[in-house]
Amino acid sequence: MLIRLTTRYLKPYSGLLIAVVILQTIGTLASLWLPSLNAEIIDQGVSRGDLDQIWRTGGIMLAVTLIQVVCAILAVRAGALAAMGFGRDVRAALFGRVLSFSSRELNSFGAPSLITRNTNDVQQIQMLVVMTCTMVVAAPITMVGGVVMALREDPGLTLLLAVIVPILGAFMVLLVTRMAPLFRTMQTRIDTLNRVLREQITGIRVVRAFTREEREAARFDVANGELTATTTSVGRHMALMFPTVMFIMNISSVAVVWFGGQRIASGDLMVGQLTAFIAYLIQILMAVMMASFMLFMAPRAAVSAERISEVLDTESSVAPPAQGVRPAESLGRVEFAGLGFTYPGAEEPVLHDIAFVAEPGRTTAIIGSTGAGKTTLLNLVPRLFDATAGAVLIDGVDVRDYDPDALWARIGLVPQKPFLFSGTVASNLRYGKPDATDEELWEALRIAQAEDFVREMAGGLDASISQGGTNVSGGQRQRLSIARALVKKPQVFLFDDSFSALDVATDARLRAALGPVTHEASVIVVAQRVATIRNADQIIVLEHGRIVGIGQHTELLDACPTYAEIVDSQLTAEEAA
Ligand SMILES: Nc1ncnc2c1ncn2[C@@H]1O[C@H](COP(=O)(O)OP(=O)(O)OP(=O)(O)O)[C@@H](O)[C@H]1O
Repeated sequence: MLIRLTTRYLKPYSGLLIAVVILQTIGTLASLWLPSLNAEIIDQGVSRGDLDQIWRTGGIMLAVTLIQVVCAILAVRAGALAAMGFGRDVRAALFGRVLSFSSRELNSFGAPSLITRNTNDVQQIQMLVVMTCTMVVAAPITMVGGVVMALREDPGLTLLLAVIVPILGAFMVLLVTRMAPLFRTMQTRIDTLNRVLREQITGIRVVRAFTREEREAARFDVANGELTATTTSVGRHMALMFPTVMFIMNISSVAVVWFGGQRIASGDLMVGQLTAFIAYLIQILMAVMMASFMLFMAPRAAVSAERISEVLDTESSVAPPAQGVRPAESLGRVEFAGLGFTYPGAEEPVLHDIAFVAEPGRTTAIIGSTGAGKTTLLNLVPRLFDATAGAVLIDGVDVRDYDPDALWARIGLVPQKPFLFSGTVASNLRYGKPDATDEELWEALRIAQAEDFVREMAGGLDASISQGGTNVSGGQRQRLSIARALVKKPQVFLFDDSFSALDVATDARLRAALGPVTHEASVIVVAQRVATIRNADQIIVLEHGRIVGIGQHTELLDACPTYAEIVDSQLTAEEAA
């Protein structure tokens, strides 16, 4: 997964990666040369008092260092550019994929997990790419080159490396294998923490109203504690890593000085050569450590890559057709043809054999007890889900055959839970028609009975709206959301219980104002209140996902006991009031 993902998304940056390889090679070769030059200064310059040689070799060392520094800076820059670009592209791909998801996929991943995947998981791989760019060339060249240079200085001492490197390598591999499963747990626990936190922040008012702060704090503590435990465990392994590596390095240096000292005494080795040998030893061990460090980052990035690929490889269950239909003419006639729907994983269908037509210029109301399937029915029109039996047709074309943009352009949906984006009143109203004029916006607000309160808001159309529209009341949010659908001027209006937060008088005024603007569109209204729908041209009565009555108010009163019962219960309530 990791390799597939990185090769695919790093392809556009291959030029930068080649530059990294070249620069790293030059830089690493330069740093491998330095200890040897240093040895020459000590053995030939210092010991013989040859000042010229010291200046000459010192000058070469300075130039080599400069080359090494410049190469390192450029390599890190190129690597960072490639890694950041990679991160941006993966995030964009993930976001694009999530946008195409239907409610089914969104529910199955869950918003918090999708957010973690798009941020933290991408970052893990990005870090690995940065590390790889820094180390992938340098580590092997240093290891091989270091051994060659060390052999040049003293083949006998080089045998020590055959003992030290495997010890360090084995230790690092052991550590990495123990840490890999911890990383998997860590990503899931970050997901859980995000989920709990998000739920608590969104539901803070309910938490307060039910004085459940302590219980929620305890729930957060559990999630927080679990993440802390895993992270601490990772930290403990890391804490073990550095001192152990330093210990191995220092012991090795002592061994080299011990054996090297004896060889100097016997005249087989010079002081400068020993210094160079120690420098090579440290370079090699550092390379082994860095390579293992990469090994240790790789499992975490692999877990993240799996999580990202899972999203990227998930096909939306409402995939657009290969050749989407874009009919030139549009009337907005909506036909439900023998429609059935079962939620994923559910045993029973929530809609059975729904058949009726919503004609343009007419209002079709859907009423029924809660859980009867009204929202589900509306959601099948804009393909938030796809029907599992039968079809929804707009102007005779199955919604599944439409080009998605053409389909959505025809539909103005006002959801049951109206959602506004952070921005201004105007930016929210222009959501479906970016080029709408201010006059169009005011007209929509007038019809939606929102003109008065928007005029009173500081800034009017430019008044700010906070995320989710939490700085306006529930009823105001509903009206703004209705105005947003009106600005779009669609052929099919879907109002999902959109008048529920309005008082009876506002509800009546809004419906009266809607009449003239929706006379050419089909209007499908889901409502709980009989008063909202009693004048509809056609009322559909739903019960347990089945149509139990179709007709106008007076017809249904006689013909449909369920409808009569609903009317009866509401009238009694109103009369009682
Ligand atoms: N995402 C979902 N997954 C599984 N079942 C669901 C899902 N959404 C709704 N349901 C079930 O489908 C049935 C119909 O729900 P729906 O929201 O369509 O009812 P409704 O008539 O709009 O209710 P209300 O008037 O309360 O809004 C309910 O029994 C509900 O439990």
